[in-house]
Amino acid sequence: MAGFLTRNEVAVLSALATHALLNRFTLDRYSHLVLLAWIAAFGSVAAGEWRADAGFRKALQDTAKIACVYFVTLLTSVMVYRGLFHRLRKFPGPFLPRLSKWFSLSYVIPQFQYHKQVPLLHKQYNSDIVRTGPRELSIIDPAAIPLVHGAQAKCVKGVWYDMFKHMEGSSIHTARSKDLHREHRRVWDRAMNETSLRAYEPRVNNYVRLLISRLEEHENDKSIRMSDWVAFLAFDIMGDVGFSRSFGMLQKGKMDWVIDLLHGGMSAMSVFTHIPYVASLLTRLGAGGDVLRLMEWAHGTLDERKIKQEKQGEKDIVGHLLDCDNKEITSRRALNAAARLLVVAGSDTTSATLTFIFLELARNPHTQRHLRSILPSLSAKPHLEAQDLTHIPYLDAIINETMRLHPVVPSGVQRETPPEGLTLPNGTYIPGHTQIWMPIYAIHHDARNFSSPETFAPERWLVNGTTQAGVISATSSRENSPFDEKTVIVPSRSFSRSTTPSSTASTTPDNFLSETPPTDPTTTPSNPEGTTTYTANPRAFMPFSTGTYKCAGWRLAMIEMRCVVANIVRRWEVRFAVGEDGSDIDEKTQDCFTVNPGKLDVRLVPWDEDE
Ligand code: HEM
Repeated sequence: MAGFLTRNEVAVLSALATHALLNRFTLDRYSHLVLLAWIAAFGSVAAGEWRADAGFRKALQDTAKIACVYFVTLLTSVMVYRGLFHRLRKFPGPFLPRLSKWFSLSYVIPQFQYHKQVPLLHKQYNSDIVRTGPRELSIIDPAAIPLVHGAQAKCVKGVWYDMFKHMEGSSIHTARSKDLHREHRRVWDRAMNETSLRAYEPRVNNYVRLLISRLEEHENDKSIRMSDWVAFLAFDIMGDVGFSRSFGMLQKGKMDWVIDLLHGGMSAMSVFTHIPYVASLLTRLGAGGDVLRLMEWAHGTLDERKIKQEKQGEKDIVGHLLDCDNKEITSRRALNAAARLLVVAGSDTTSATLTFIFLELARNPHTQRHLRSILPSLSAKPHLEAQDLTHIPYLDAIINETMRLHPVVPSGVQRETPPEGLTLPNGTYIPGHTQIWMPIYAIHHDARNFSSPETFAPERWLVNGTTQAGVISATSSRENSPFDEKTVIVPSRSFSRSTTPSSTASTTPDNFLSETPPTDPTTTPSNPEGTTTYTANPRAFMPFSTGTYKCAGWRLAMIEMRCVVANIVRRWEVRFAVGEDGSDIDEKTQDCFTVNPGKLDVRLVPWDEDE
């Protein structure tokens, strides 16, 4: 009996020691080692029992009892600590997720729309900071953005980025060390600077031309799956600009198998985002065959690319990476990760945003008509090229407003506070090693940042009351927006409309944290004529993220999107196909880190010459 108790005591003490260890070190990347340690420990206990006369069955029973004591103690200790004594205990939030991120899955499954749940949590707890996991906070106060994301911020990328590191090494996207990221970024900045972009532009122009001619062939179709066509375009461009290899999808009118493979695993990301150590463990145990097939594909593509002679003066993105002399960046694994990043980060994001743009245009015919009226006529220039479209504020306003309503990384990106913690401008102290998400969708849909946040109102991005005077643009080279603190946005009167919103796209309530109208100096109240003006706080706008880790490809994305939207809207009015009203996208867009927007079917109706 005394021996049995002793074993129990040892089990209890070991459990407490394990908890202390798990608390002290971030072991997400090493979940397989924790599992192995358990197997080895309990295997040894069973072997010891067996050798000490018990017989096989008894040895198993005794080991199971000890394991029970160990795991019950460990779980109890973890739960009590997380629930009552954790360094984040003072922050409000739902009870169960503070015990384990597994409980967050109830907000994810079955709809995979976590981004729409987060604003509701902030509203429910009436707080800009909500604890959404044991060591995780969601923060929607834009004043915190510079401290969490800004160029001088001390936060680093969070544990989320380690999920697949054992398989692929570090790309610019998954490099958590600031030094390594800086090295990656130097190369990417070269690959995406003005000179490089000018070299890519003819390729973009050619693919947009091809898209238009393929759509002309379908002009009389009653239904065109626009979400597919813009995906074909985005992937073809990225194949060419990335590694001088088109996927040929616009020609074939069909998704390449690689893209199908890529999309196949997307829903899983909605889940693993919350429990990254499980993804790490499962892929080490041999799951994730799709990732391995993708890696094989990337190896093949890169080998082809290396053999191919670069055409003079026409460098692609991988060419820039190959030219770099840092072995960590040019290693086979790192290049492989970069090749897959190019396809995911460069294509899926752009194609999803284009899908959302055409959704909003179909909902807002007056926006299309106005855009068409300010673009050069078809007879003046049959095809508008990238350089024709750099100064059309209303076009950028449409793109911005779409990215505001439908950010393609809707739950934001994870950052970890420095060991000494972080004090927010409002004085709130966030302890060290806290995982922070600043949810982009929630911030973009907060009435304190954007008046009538559910309304599609491109005019909120226009300054000085005219569409031509300039636009608040995501394309600024400034860290977060082109505006300084004192900029006052004066939306155009000519675009003011009746107070009934024309598009209410989401289930998120307007003004979800506060019923009081915004008082920020960047906002303007309703005007006396009974029409509403729409306002924006540009500091809260971050569809491309911001700061050190801001999207490296945002300029390229803007070039692509401007070209596609302008050339389509000049030719056709985009209308919903019969049976389509956009609700499929509202209801089924999945938050899989990047979004999976589902399908959009439209009709392309040539404009009446007189219109
Ligand atoms: C509408 C289109 C796009 C949107 C909304 C978008 C958005 C984003 C966001 C939010 C991030 C931050 C991710 C994170 O920190 O985890 C990011 C990073 C990145 N994006 Fe984009 N992106 C777009 C297009 C592109 C394109 C065309 C490329 C070209 C290859 C690209 C390449 C990258 C890269 C390399 C990073 C990692 C940057 C770093 O960590 O320093 N993106 N993007």
